[in-house]
Amino acid sequence: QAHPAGFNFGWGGHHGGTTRGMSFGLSPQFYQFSCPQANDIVMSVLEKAIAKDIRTAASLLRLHFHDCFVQGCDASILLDDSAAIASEKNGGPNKNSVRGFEVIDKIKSKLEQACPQTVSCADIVALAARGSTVLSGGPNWELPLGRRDSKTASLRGSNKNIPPPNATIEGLLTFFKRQGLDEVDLVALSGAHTIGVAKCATFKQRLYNQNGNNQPDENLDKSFYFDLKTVCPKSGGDNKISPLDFGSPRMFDNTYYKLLLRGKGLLNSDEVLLTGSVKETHELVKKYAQDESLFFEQFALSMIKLGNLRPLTGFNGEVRKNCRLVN
Ligand code: HEM
Ligand SMILES: [Ca+2]
Ligand SMILES: [Ca+2]
Repeated sequence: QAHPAGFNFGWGGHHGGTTRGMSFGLSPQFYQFSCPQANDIVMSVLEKAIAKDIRTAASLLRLHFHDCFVQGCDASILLDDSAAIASEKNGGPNKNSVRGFEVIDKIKSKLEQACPQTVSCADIVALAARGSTVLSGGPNWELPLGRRDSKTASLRGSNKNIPPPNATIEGLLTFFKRQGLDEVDLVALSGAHTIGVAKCATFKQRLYNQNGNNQPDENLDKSFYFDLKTVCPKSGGDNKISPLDFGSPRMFDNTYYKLLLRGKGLLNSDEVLLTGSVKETHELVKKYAQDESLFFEQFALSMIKLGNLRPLTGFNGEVRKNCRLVN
């Protein structure tokens, strides 16, 4: 289908505007007429998938982040390897780590039955991230829609643009600012670590050799440190997992920030929000630890910003029939 599915675009093509000059924005009503049941279908698949495996909620939330930080929110992360595509799934931050592709496939196939070639894979990923947040007890928000799917992927981008778990606060801010996100977005979006897990390999350095001196990170709470060593030995065990928020690993709440204040954040990238050299992020951690509704409000705002990163709209990109393949 040649035309974008939405209705409320200043559809200004007849007034001599170029595609580039036209105002194809995202809009929460994008599928209002073309597929009004889109979100209901997403939610019903999510409910079943999350009931079967609670971690699915966390994995889908992370999938949206890893999509949007590489070429924007265009479902580039969903493309499999092929002659023309070097899949982002093989990027360092994604390989054996990013999950949830089968759930996206399931949603896509139901949507193709209900509204053929209408709902993009990029919008499905965004809807799944919001739905996962809501079903975990987190905030809801009006989600702008109308993203289209890329015909390309960037393996290089997936290796270059996604911050590593041992990043310093300056490093994290550099990665976020490159995407147009700021300190407030960094601290609020890191709150996604209120659900889900991380592998031993991603926090091992903190336990055994934080500064190249064979010593643990001195900011780690001692009893938490001893607990982590039992899951994550100095040698081996790289794939063993530990919750990012052991206080309430399945619940989207502000416990993540409360644990940070007690030296019980799992990743270095979590810890440095409170103890790094940027004062502003310390204050934000304290605020969100104290006031869950303030965290929820800011998380929703920052998720909208994340979801608006360089979308393909209008006649750019396509609506894939199969999220793993270009049409
Ligand atoms: C600030 C920089 C960030 C870093 C360095 C980071 C790093 C990581 C790492 C290393 C893991 C564990 C992966 C594994 O062991 O396989 C993880 C998991 C996770 N991340 Fe982040 N992350 C960041 C920001 C975010 C953002 C912005 C979101 C979403 C808005 C997010 C959502 C998640 C979730 C939900 C999980 C758990 C996934 C699961 O259980 O499958 N992270 N993150
Ligand atoms: Ca992308
Ligand atoms: Ca939690």
